[in-house]
Amino acid sequence: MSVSSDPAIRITDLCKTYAGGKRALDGVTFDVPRGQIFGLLGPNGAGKSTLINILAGLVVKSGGSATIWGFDIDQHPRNAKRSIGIVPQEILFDPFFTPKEALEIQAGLYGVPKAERITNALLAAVRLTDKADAYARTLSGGMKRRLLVAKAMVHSPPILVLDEPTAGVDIELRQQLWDYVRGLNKQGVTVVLTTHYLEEAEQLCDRIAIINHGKLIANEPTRQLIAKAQDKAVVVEVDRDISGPLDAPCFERIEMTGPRTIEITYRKDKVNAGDVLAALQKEGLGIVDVSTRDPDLEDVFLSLTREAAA
Ligand SMILES: Nc1ncnc2c1ncn2[C@@H]1O[C@H](COP(=O)(O)OP(=O)(O)OP(=O)(O)O)[C@@H](O)[C@H]1O
Repeated sequence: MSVSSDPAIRITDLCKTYAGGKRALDGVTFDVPRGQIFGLLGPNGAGKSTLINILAGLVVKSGGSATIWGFDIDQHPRNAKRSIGIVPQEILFDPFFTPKEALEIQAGLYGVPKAERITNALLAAVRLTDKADAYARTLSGGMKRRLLVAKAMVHSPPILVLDEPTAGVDIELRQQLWDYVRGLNKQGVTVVLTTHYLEEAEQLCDRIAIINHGKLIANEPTRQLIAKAQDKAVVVEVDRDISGPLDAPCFERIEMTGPRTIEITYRKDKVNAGDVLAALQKEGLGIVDVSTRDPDLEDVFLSLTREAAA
């Protein structure tokens, strides 16, 4: 049985090898604490969708275990499934159903009694009330996404999982979607999302796990993860056009952002901005302007995935 001290999701030594030998998950272990917005990040092909599809019961794992709201997905698949709502990456719809019908059918599939259905409230929450009776094929891409979120919530699950929910969605809609998701989270719904938008994860997530090549390489509160980043960048404007390549041992990465501007990344645990500027002056360049940039999640992500690949 589910007890309140159980994590929302517990994943233990989860493995998946697809037919053909591709090892998509290689012993992944982590908990999603209750009540959080949890980000699952990773480069393309890292194994995120595989993991979510195992939780959804769409992919059969090769090893390990997973519990959802305290229910083991093998031993209590029905209870596990009822505890989670999943918004898939792909938009899949029967074009001849209206949003209202789609939600009613979905509620029926979950065995939600008619009197307990929340179809109208869901339509209002995702701002589709005026489209309640329109055919799904007449909805815009953004409206379809919102309908998918509503479909995932018909059985009022305590956990909502969104797999790349904002890929190809414009900024305004993303903002609306996140407002809704934040609102659900305030009401106590645990949210798990996968995203490529690191900035989004940074703003939304309490905690972030990163997987790369099927392995977990980070799992920490967002702030702690960002604080760990050792890369820092300095943007320098110099007094002449830079013709040849520049290099110095204290440069971690260097990128020309204009004919006279350079962004140099350095390891703040090894050198400081003064060392970087001195190296430029040694090359005969005069410094006109300097600004520094603190590490963000993208830096953490890059350095962790680089380390994991090394
Ligand atoms: N049905 C399948 N058969 C064989 N290999 C698969 C199958 N599904 C996924 N893979 C492979 O498993 C690996 C992990 O894929 P997965 O879709 O889980 O990654 P992802 O992190 O979700 O990537 P993306 O962000 O691109 O969706 C990839 O190398 C992928 O090609």
